[in-house]
Amino acid sequence: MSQQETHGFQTEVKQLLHLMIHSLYSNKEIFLRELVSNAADAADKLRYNALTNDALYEGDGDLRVRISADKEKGTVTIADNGIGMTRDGVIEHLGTIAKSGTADFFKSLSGDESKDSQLIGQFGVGFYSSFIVAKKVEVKTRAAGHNADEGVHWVSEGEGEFTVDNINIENRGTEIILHLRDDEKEFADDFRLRSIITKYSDHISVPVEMFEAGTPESEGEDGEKIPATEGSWKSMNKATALWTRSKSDITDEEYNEFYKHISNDYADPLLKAHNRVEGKQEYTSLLYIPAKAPWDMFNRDAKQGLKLFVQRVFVMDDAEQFMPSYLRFVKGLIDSNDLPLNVSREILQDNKVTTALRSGVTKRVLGMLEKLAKNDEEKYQTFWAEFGQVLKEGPAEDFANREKIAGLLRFASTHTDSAAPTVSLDAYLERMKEGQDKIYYIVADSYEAAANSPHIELLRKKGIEVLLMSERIDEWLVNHLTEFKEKKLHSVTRGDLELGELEDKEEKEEAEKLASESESLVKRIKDALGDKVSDVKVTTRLTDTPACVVTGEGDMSTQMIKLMEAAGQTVPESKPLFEVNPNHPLMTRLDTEQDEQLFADWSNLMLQQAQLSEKGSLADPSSFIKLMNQMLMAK
Ligand SMILES: Nc1ncnc2c1ncn2[C@@H]1O[C@H](COP(=O)(O)OP(=O)(O)OP(=O)(O)O)[C@@H](O)[C@H]1O
Repeated sequence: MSQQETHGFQTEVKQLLHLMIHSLYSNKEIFLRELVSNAADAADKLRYNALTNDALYEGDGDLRVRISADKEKGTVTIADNGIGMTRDGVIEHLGTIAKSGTADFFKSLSGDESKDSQLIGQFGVGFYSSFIVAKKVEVKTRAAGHNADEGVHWVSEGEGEFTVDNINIENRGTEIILHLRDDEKEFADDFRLRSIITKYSDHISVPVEMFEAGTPESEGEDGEKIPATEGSWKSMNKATALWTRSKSDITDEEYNEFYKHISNDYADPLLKAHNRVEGKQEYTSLLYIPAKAPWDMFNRDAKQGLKLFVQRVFVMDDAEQFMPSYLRFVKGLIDSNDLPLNVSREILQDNKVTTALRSGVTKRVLGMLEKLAKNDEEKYQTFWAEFGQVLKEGPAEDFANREKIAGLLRFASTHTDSAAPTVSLDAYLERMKEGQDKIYYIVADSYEAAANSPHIELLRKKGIEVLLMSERIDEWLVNHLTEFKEKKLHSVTRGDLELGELEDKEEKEEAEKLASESESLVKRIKDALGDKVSDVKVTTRLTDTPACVVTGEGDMSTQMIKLMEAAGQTVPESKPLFEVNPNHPLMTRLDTEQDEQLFADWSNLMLQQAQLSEKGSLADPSSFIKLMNQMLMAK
């Protein structure tokens, strides 16, 4: 009895199909890569499941993918004898997109086809890429270990819905039949298919086969009979796991194709590292750094981690235990000889081998980045632009490698006076002035706010470099990265500037003199401001600005307060330290103000100005404006 049902595609699938057909036309042949990739994955999954249940092989353990075409009918068929799918599996997998954040991804598309096609490439279109060339797609599949009458027939024309029906299928596995669009019939050409498959399948670890026709009996040159040969399936690829081959035998193209197979990316990777490790732990790792950040790098539920193999058998995707979160952009695989084949995610969690492997591959990635930074600064900059923000999570997450990670960071700085983050901490150390024992930095809302901050006036004048930080993650970073190569990182908006030996004797004496001369002014301001400030001091850092606020040594920095407020947390109230610059004409004028009410108004105005400049906003902007207007109108 027919059990035909019609289902609608998930909204995102409809969007994907529409976009894909319109934007991937210049890269049509990728459908073969996707389908062969899925077929190879299905073989991997079967092999893994059969470890504990040999019966799944149903007497046929020679896993392979077969590709054939029928020119007359205009069809291409990709058939595997892998794990197959049940009816529920088919409905679940071939009608929805399981990636989290998919809806947001579609919202972020611009409508500009060329831009969107790049994004779609990163997103990975998978099975749905069939519709780039096919006007109708049929899937016939039967899951391993199920009866022949549990086969499923899925059909769709890619326009909003698909049908599923039950059919009889003798052999387990999946067959995908593409009915090519009239203008895509070239893909049913044997020669064309062969050339694409050779290109896309060399790295695949199961044989990808095409049928080679037999030859009829013929006569040789000397009249002898050459017997007829039968046609047979011939493997088009080497069909050995790429990472088990020796590096010198693997071409860049093969490495790149393999990357695309495991990453969903259509572009070549930026870097790769392939290593076999022997000794206490035996494993092979093949790691790649993509050229572009994935669309879901900041999506907390996004899948991350490496593909895990144990003794060449695929065990799981997205084994996140092998890569720290700040390196979540790394793609690749690890093949261990020491883990048990039946390893589960739970076992991986808490396992000595995992810890050793994780530490090994982490070092490998950091080493690879160090090498790139040293040898090719320009390429390193492209890496930094894509992944710098994520790497900045490193010092907080990975204490042991903190210094190594710190060496990889890049910042904007007063030395280059450009927003481009090109300055490393090592370069900063090299440029340090004699007697300087701190790395000065400022964190602000934007590069401009940092570069123009009054807090760095004096340092600028003295030619002391200040790192200008303005990414959201920066405050978090400097909270965990307090020193580099024994030099402390010091915020210029916090406590004392602590110039140490950078201040010469004369300057010190002058500062002390100024402070003592200004004692009465400072006291008057303090009285006028009352409990709005924690203290008032003569500044150690201003030259062109009348006043600024700084954060007390033990207090939370302005940027941290902002981060916490943005996250909806209540922040303990802390009062600013108000620093005044008695040399500034406004302060000189204030000093001579006899009217105490006016003096208090001026002091309040200065304080609010300083707070505005530090925080970019005020708790009560209207009363600030009112006060300012009142002062402007005063004669
Ligand atoms: N040949 C096949 N055999 C068995 N299952 C398959 C096959 N092709 C697809 N599937 C199932 O359909 C799912 C969806 O495939 P699709 O190619 O769309 O995405 P994916 O492979 O999961 O993800 P991605 O393409 O992003 O790696 C697969 O995860 C798998 O469960």
